[in-house]
This record gives sequence, C-alpha cells and structure tokens, in this order.
Amino acid sequence: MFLNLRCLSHAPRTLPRVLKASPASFARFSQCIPRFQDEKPPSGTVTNDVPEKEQQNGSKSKRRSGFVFPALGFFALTIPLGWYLKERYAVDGGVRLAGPQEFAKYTLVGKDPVSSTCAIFRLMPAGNVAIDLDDPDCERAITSVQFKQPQLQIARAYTCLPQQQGQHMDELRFLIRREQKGEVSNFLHRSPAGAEIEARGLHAEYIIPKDVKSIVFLAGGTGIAPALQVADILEGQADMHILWANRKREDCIGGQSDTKRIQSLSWWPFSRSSVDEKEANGEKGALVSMLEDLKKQAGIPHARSSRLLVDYYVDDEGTLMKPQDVTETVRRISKQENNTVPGRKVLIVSGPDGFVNYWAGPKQWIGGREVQGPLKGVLSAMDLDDWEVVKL
Ligand SMILES: Cc1cc2nc3c(=O)[nH]c(=O)nc-3n(C[C@H](O)[C@H](O)[C@H](O)COP(=O)(O)OP(=O)(O)OC[C@H]3O[C@@H](n4cnc5c(N)ncnc54)[C@H](O)[C@@H]3O)c2cc1C
Repeated sequence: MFLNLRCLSHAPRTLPRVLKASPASFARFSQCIPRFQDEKPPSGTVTNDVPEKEQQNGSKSKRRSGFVFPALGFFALTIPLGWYLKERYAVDGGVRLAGPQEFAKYTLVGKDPVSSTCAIFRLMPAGNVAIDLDDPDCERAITSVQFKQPQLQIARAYTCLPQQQGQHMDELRFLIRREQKGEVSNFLHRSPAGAEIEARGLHAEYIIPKDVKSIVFLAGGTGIAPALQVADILEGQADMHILWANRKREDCIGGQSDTKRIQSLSWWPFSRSSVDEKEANGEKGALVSMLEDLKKQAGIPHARSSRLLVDYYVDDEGTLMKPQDVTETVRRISKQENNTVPGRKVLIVSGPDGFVNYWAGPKQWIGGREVQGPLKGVLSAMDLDDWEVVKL
C-alpha cells in the first residue's frame, strides 16, 4: 500500500531530467575558468598603463574571482537539486516505512461520531515516515496500532478497521470508545481534527489459519473491529457468524439479526428516543453498514446467501447474549457443514476485558508476554467439540 524503500527506484527515472542540465551548466562555468586564466598576465610582466603593484593586486582579485565563480556555480546547482530531491520524495510518496516499534507522526483528518461514546478516527501520515501496511507478516492477521499519549508517554492498542471503498490507501481508521477516566481514549477524543498523533505498528494480534473453514465471533462493543477485519480477510472463503453485543442501540442503529428473532423493548412509547427515530427511518449506523457491505462481499454468487451472518444483541433492549445463543450457533454450523471438507473451526472472543473474562476467562501474563491462558468462563462449561477458542 505504502511505497516502501524500493520506491526510490523512481530516482533513475526522474534524476536525469535534473542532471541533463548539469553538463551544460558545468561547461558554462568551466568556460569562465580559462577566460580568467587567459587574461591573467604572466608573473612579473609590467604593462604600459598600470603600475606593477596594481597589476599584482588585479591579478590577485582575478584569481579570487576564478575561485568564487565556480563555487557560486556549484551552490547554484546543488541547492536547487537538493530542494528538488527533497520535494520529490516528500510529495510523490517517498515514504520511509517505520519499524513496528518506531512511532510515526499521523494527522487526525477526521472523527466520525458513531454514538455518544464512540467515533471512527481517520488518520493520514503527517510526514514521510509511515506504518508499513503491507507487512507480509500481517497479511492474514488481525492487526492493531498503538497511539501515544505524549504528556504521560503511555500507549494503547487500537484495532485497524478494514479499508473501505473510496478510502485513501494511506488512511488508517479506528473505532475508539471514550472510556470514563481513560487516559489515552480521552486524549484521542479531545484531540481536534488536524492534531498530530504518534502511532506505531502494525502488530499482529492473531493470524487466521489458512485452513479455517468456520469462525464464530463473539464481539462485545468495540470488539466488533477485529470481527470486521476477519470478515474482510475471509471474503466468504469460510463460514463466519458474528454475535455482536452492545449496551445500547445507538452503537448499532439499524442492525437486523440474520438468525435470531429478537423481541426488543423499543416499541415502548416512553422510551422512544432519537435513536428509535433513526431506526424507524431505516437509518443504519456506520458499523452496521460496514457489516452489510461485508455480507455482500461474502455472498455466494447466484445463491442469494452469504457466508457471513450477523446477530445483534442490545442490553438496553433486554436482548442479552446468552450461552444458549452460542451453543445454537456452534451446533447449527457443525450440522450444516460438510464434514468431509477438512479445516479448523475457531471461536473468537473479542471485547473489553470483562466481556472476554466472562466468556473465556482472563488472558495471562507469562515472562512479560500476554498469552491465552486456560479456557475458563462460560465457554469452558459448554460442549464445544472440536472448536478452538481464541481470546483477543
Ligand atoms: C489488541 C487490542 C486492541 C484494542 N482495540 C481497541 C479498539 O479498536 N477500540 C477501542 O476503543 N479500544 C480498543 N482496545 C482497548 C484500548 O487499548 C484501551 O485499553 C482503552 O481505550 C482504554 O484505554 P485508556 O488509556 O483510555 O484507559 P486507562 O487509562 O487504561 O483506563 C482503563 C479503565 O480503567 C478505569 N480507570 C482509569 N483510571 C481510573 C480512575 N482514576 N478511577 C476509576 N477508574 C479508572 C476506567 O474505567 C478506564 O476505562 C484494544 C486493546 C487491545 C489490547
């Protein structure tokens, strides 16, 4: 996506234009040198009109000029050339790719509100150093980027949203919730458009196995971001079913479940809000629209069906995601799939710590690294057969 250092191969194509002019310029300046030398009287010669002392002084000043003019010529040539090269590589994508541990400067180009606590952040490289989005190690990976809070010098990870149509190839997008008293999330939400933010990455959180045939994704709140990435990578090459839980409808306006007939309480007239109005008008939230697009992308041509299904759960509507929902989803996929087709079945749990802990138990820190830890929580009591569980 970004031009890497190989893009300096532009140089031979562009440099000759500048250097073509150089021999002529050099010739012009080199012509100056013999002329001054020719005019220089032989040492000790006395002319008729000028006394010898003056002659010597004149000779000295001419020698000085003979040095000054080529030097001026040299600077006249190299300064524009340097400026040209600097402009050339800064403007035309001469981007140096930062290593995953090096912070690169980004400009916050936009913040699109999703709900009262969440927004989609859009960032573009601020200079000519950028994150390597084409890192081959991240090709099938759920990736994140860390943002720095400069006053406290702390960094937090945020999952990249998949590229959408019309999005600039260098632009990064993230779904970020403002946490109460959260240092980095509040710093980001307070930052105005145009602010400079330091970011480093990409970091691979999980690599989707090449031989995966089914994925069930339990997403809580912003945990939907990695689910969007997985759906984008799979493009319908495996069955995927996302169960997405939110506290409030404002985070998933217009989201209609594919397999559940969920009874919500939003018909209650006194609870009608601007969100209900939007629902009634058929409006769709940004993330719901992204999921719809991904469903189309995962559709089987001519079959009018998609290999990506989504069910929505909203706490405020009394539609909590229950263990039974997970059991039914896993059983349905196991029943419909062709058992002769080899492949792995993966159940991914992603969201705030409380969500992951409830379903799969906490991750563990061993030797300074965060690892999966044993399967605990609600999923540990279920009969998951040959499903692998992954905590994000
Ligand atoms: C791989 C990965 C990917 C992630 N992706 C996303 C993503 O896409 N979107 C997203 O929004 N988040 C994501 N997160 C979570 C994110 O990294 C941060 O953890 C989150 O934004 C909170 O960070 P913070 O600095 O704002 O909060 P912190 O300062 O770390 O505080 C965390 C919580 O502690 C509590 N707290 C802090 N200080 C106090 C206090 N003084 N009194 C009481 N309570 C307090 C608050 O409730 C706060 O919510 C991801 C995390 C990981 C590990």
